Amino acid sequence: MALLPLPLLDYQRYGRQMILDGFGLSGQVKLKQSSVVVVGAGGLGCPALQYLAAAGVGTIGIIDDDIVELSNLQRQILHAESSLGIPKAESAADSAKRWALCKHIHTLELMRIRINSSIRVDVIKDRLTAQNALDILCGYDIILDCTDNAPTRYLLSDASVILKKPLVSGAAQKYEGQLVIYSLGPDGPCYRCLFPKPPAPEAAGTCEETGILGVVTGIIGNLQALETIKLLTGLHEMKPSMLLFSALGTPPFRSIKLRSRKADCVACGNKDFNLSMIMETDYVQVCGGPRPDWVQLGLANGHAGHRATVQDLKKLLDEGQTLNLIDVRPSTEFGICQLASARGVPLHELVAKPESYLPADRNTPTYILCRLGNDSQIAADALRSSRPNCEIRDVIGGLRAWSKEIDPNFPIY
Ligand SMILES: Nc1ncnc2c1ncn2[C@@H]1O[C@H](COP(=O)(O)OP(=O)(O)OP(=O)(O)O)[C@@H](O)[C@H]1O
Ligand SMILES: [Zn+2]
Repeated sequence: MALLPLPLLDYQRYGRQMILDGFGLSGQVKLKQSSVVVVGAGGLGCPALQYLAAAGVGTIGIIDDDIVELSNLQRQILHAESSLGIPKAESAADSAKRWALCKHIHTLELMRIRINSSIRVDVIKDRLTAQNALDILCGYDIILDCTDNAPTRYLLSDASVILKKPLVSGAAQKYEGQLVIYSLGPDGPCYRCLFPKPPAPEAAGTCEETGILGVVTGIIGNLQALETIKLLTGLHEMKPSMLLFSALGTPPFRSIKLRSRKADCVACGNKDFNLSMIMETDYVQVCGGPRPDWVQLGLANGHAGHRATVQDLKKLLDEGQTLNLIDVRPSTEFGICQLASARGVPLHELVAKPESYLPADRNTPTYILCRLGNDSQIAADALRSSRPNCEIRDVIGGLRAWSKEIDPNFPIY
């Protein structure tokens, strides 16, 4: 028998996909010879990595500079309780090479089995920046954007234009997700063609702020793996489109055809767009600077004297002082946990009619709480404009600080 193009056991391992029309032995060989890089080993990266590894993509790079936290485990399924505190790139790589929890048939003992020890996984525990992006990404055939912030999205798009590599980009928030392949073929648009202007920093919420259903990232991350496998094996139609997913929509999926790249796009429409330009661009500045630090903002606006610490609030509550204590979190969050004496008034309701939430007695102080101490400053500002010269204070650090510094039994979420 002539030399086989794949190791003997790979025929058994990948047989179920190799018998598919259009995939075949050549598809498997292509996967084995391919390399992809997954930027972000979080909610999207984990499911994408798991299927890429299982399908036999020969080389997988994993880039992430963060560590695993308890709040990640709800959706970042390659990380385990045992990986809390360790770098995500390391934890994901470990799982990609040995990720299945299997029942041992004789002893019913749970054991971890290394199911794809044959692939190569590069662990990159650095943050991807304009300085290192091209060097790191150039060694891979396809880039997966599994990150969660606008600066990195622009950076990855620019890098994919320069390197002429497809960028399989996923995004997910709340109950919704989006999937696009940028720089697809010679005419496919880049991220800047679709979104020439970055969002205002305050408009771009993180999962921590807006919430995310874990399975939504699972759906989009799996689709990223699927599109990547189609590209690598030649199964892709190569027509650019945007897939929109809404878990609560009927139907849940919609696909929009995308135009070719824009002739006047600053990145893909400019043949001089090159390495030196990307190095000069500060992506954080392009996206409007770092997200505002509301604590500093409050001080800058001269409200330093109008703020309270959680210790101040605790003292007043212990003394039994009459207090107008308002919690401005959304009602769903207020329903999760709340201080006994606080009344819940969502921020948008308070800002719409601040005068309705001020106490009848002008001498009763008003204290405003929220989750992290940001929204409470907006609320306090609105109340102060409605009734100046009254005691109106926002609580610095919000309920997160209350839990940390006053009552460890108050839930953090
Ligand atoms: N420029 C970057 N370089 C490397 N990793 C990045 C970069 N930008 C984002 N990431 C990573 O992408 C991942 C995004 O995943 P996801 O949004 O699910 O995670 P998260 O940041 O842990 O979420 P949360 O907002 O709940 O804390 C994160 O692990 C983050 O560290
Ligand atoms: Zn473009």
